[in-house]
Amino acid sequence: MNEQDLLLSSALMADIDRAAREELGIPGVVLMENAGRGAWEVLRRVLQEEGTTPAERKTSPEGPLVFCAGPGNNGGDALVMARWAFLEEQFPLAVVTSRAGLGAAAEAQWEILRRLGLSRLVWEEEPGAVRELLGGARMIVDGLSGTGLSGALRGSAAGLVEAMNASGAPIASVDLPSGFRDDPDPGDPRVRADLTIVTGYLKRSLFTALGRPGAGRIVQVDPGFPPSLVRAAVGSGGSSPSQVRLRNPRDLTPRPVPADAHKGVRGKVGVVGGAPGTGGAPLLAGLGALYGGAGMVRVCTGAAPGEGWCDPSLMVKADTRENRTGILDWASALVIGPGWTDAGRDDLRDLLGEARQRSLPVVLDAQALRLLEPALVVESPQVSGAEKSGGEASLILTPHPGELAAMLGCTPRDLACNPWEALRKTAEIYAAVVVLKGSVTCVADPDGRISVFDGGCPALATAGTGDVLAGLAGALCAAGTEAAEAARTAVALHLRAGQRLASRAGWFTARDLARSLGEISGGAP
Ligand SMILES: NC(=O)C1=CN([C@@H]2O[C@H](COP(=O)(O)OP(=O)(O)OC[C@H]3O[C@@H](n4cnc5c(N)ncnc54)[C@H](O)[C@@H]3O)[C@@H](O)[C@H]2O)[C@@H](O)CC1
Ligand SMILES: [K+]
Repeated sequence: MNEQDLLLSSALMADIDRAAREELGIPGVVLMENAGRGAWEVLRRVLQEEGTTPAERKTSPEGPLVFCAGPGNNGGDALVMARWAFLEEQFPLAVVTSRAGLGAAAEAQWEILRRLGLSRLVWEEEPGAVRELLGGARMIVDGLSGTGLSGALRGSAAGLVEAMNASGAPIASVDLPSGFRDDPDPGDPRVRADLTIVTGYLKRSLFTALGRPGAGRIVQVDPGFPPSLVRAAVGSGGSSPSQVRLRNPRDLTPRPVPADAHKGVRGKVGVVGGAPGTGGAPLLAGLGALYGGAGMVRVCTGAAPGEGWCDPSLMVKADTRENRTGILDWASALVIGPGWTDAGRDDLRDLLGEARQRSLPVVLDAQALRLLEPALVVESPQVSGAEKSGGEASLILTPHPGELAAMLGCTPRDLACNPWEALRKTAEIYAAVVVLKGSVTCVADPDGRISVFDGGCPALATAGTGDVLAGLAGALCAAGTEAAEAARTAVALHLRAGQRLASRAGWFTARDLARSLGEISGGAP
């Protein structure tokens, strides 16, 4: 499937589904058959070839596959899966529906199963029997709702979701874990899946901080949507502005460094940050820059001499006016903010203004983000110049959800539910590349495109790893990589370094991470 890395809203996916049927004349039953059969093949592989269930849930190897079908086409997909499972004659299976009955398309699928000799349980009529069935399932297939859900799941479907989650059996959701929607509320009833078999394009709600933990492993199948439809829909904006794409961290690598490079060619990174008690942060940013490939790193720190000292390769100076000017004149990229707890808005205004007068790419992190306001960027001469010439932004912001929420006057919870518009807006307001850090990390360009990096690595959730990321982004900018590409590459390398180190060493510290980064960035085998 082409364009399979695009992340769409459910609303846009539903538009494409409609256009495939109504404009191109592809019968819905054909799409449903393709989707259901493809999804069954994925599930069979999971059940048999890999010999594992998707998660460490209690599974009953001899138990049935229990297909829970809602009234819409999502239920229809699940019933097509049930038919293909039935035809293989080696899986005991059961079907659960609700009293409200099935819509026409799902009903047609159920009718085939009925004639094949299957019976079904109705949730509202026999809740005890359904709970027992779910508890003894080898796998539950969740087809209660997909892109057609409007509002939070209501009524008896919410109760069935609760029973599925409580069963302890592994759950494979069709298209979306039921209950997922574009604008969710954290309290919504929703299935917690171990495997999500997406029919067609990936949905954005799977890759939010709220959604991702409940989606499990994500696999895509292609029901046969022509890619021209999705291109037209995304190109026209449709009901979901801005392009959001899933990126594979392995596709992003730093620029090769020529064999005869000297340390000046590899880039000079200046870091300004630190205060008494938070002296480690700017040094970790410095290490991130060094292990990310920078030739030289200078740190201007407000911390006490020697505080947080971690590597003699770093050139560390006190944060005085003279040293700030020195670093501005020397560096090829600047990182401002790690541990900068004593700084005020004037400090940031002056530094940012001077850096941008010198056309230095700037990474703002941590305390610098707390001090940032749009006027500081808009006043800055380089931004207006870049805007006039249509040039690239050379400002990178690296907030975590708390920092971005404070910048926007919303809550981290809002961002966890639906970060897309907030990210796009922030990138536009600040004419900056915005990196929203988390178990899923998103990088927004000022032009509205968003790159998403999946692959949560809990070991990365430790003090100082964000400082290392900021330093790394600075190093890539200092080596001449354009800001958006530098930010995306930094996120990719950082994630890969964390995953590699976690697989070898388990938990680690930010300093260990910087070293692992050196292996990944420097191309060690
Ligand atoms: N053309 C097709 O037949 C295709 C359908 N597909 C599947 O179809 C799904 C979309 O199907 P639909 O648009 O029929 O809708 P869904 O099956 O996603 O779910 C909506 C159904 O749930 C009910 N519902 C809506 N809001 C509710 C609420 N708040 N509480 C309780 N019940 C609610 C409605 O009765 C509706 O029928 C996709 O997610 C995908 O699984 C895809 O597989 C591709 C092809
Ligand atoms: K579902």
